[in-house]
Amino acid sequence: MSASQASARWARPLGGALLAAAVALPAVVSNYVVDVGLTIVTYSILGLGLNIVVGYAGLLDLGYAAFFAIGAYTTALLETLLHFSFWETLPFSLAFAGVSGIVIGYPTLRLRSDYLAIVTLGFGEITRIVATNLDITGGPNGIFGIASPSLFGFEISSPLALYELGMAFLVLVLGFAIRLGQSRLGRAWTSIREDEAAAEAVGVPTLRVKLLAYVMGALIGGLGGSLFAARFGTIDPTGFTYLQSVTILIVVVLGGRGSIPGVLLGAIIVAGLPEILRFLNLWRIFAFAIGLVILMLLRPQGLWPAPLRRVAPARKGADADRVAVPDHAVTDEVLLEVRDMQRRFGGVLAVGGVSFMVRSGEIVSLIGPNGAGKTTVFNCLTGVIRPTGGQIVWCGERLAGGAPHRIVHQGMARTFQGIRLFGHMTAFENVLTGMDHRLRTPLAAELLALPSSRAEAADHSTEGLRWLAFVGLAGRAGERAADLPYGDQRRLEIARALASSPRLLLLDEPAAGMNPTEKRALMELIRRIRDHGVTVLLIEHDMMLVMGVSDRIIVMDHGVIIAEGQPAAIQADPRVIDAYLGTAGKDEASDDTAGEKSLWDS
Ligand SMILES: Nc1ncnc2c1ncn2[C@@H]1O[C@H](COP(=O)(O)OP(=O)(O)OP(=O)(O)O)[C@@H](O)[C@H]1O
Repeated sequence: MSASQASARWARPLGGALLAAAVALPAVVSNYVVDVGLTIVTYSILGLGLNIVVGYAGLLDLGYAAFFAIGAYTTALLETLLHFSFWETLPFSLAFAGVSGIVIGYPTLRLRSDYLAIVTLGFGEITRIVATNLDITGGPNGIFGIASPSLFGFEISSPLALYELGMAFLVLVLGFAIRLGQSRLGRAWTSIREDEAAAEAVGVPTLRVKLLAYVMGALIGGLGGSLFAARFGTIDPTGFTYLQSVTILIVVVLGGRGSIPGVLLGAIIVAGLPEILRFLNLWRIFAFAIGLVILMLLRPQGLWPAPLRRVAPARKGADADRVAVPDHAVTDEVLLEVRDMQRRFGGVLAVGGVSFMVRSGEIVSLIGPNGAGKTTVFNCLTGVIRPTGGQIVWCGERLAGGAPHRIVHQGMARTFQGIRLFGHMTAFENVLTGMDHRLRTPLAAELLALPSSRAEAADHSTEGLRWLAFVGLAGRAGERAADLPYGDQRRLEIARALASSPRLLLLDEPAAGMNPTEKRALMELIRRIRDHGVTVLLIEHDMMLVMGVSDRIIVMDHGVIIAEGQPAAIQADPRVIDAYLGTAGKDEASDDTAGEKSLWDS
């Protein structure tokens, strides 16, 4: 059993026991310890919020304290100026923090890691500077006289009462964060963290999903801010500096990104260790910093790393036969029509006016020497890049382009030339990620574990296992994708693409790196995929496979189509032999027949 599996097994009982002990803590300790406990609780809440952004979705946010500030100032202003009660301010804190998350996140989440880190750092600093300079926020002096919350006439102002309020908030946030992590959204976040382009290619709307991570994190940050304002009764901008954002980030990274028990442990250390080190007086913070460095050197993955996402078993008693893998009726319609497609990269004309059709139920191969432009055609078809000219007609309608996930939702899925699996997710979860956009129950129903959502999830699981069985991987559902042998990884990538229920599957060099036995199995799989109603467009260099499975072959060279026809005709076409063997200019009589033979046998 791996360390991460062991940690997953122990997380629940240990977490429950620790939580119960934490709730009971004030009964046995002094007010001072309770006060430190409340600081730990606040950092736990903030750490859980930032963990959604940094841990789950893998986005580096250096300005998280801004949401903490927005929550705190909203509560403080509404209480002191408009005499709202603490509870009445909470929806506003959440709303303002959430809206700020959308406003900042929407333009910035298109940026990649280091740029995003700089922009979020700027946002954090701007928020603090605005709070320092506005009159309404009290400038550098901040806001005083924030009333304590009260509940059923009882004032929550003693350390004990505030601590229990904080614990109640923490339990809520914990439940929310755990459910989010286990949901389809959690799976989508993990897929983005692993490989954003691959996530798009299996139907994950990456921008929206990243924005949701940012907004969920912002909501929790806002809640933490309100609690902070209620606790101290006074706030000022020094509580929301860049250092605060970094401290919350340390909670997450030290504990283990994406790990809920890790975040709680991180909060205990970050907020508790400086108190334990008080006897060192002036050297306390120095010793704390050294301690952090040592801990990170010893456990770079965090003190309690996130466990591997586990396979959810199908619902007990679910009728596996009732849930079939979806198939499509084969008609004689033209599924895909490419008209004069062009794509230029600077001075390179990678695709220079390509036109072809693919009919429903066909297996069509796109072949050609290296650099002919085949993958560029795939990338244009699947929305990874935009063609610089021409039209793509899909199921009779012009494909207007758009993000790759939209094209997947319209029924065109792909695999990649270099395998792009979500390596740290199980084989089963890789397949589920390809299916998630087909779920009909709303996310809220899944978070609340409503029966409708649970029934759909059970069918979803069964279908996922069936897709794995379809490619011969049913027995490896629970294995980490990165640990699978090479041939199995290729087949898993095909299963993940099939799981999105495409009408057309684009396979980019699926036989690359396979041994002859695996290639024969792949040929059989491609035929079964077609028999299942899925049309196949294949890029492949292995001519034995191409000639064995294709109904039709399109040959490209230097960005244009040089031949098109059935395998036998292509094998005899001198233009194709010339493109591959470079026999142009030679006397026909001296054609290298041995070279031709090895070309088609390879
Ligand atoms: N992003 C890019 N930027 C610049 N040039 C590119 C880019 N992508 C492809 N090209 C160029 O376009 C041409 C076609 O490349 P493409 O990858 O489509 O060929 P291919 O037929 O798929 O080759 P292979 O069989 O080796 O994969 C090549 O000259 C390549 O260098």
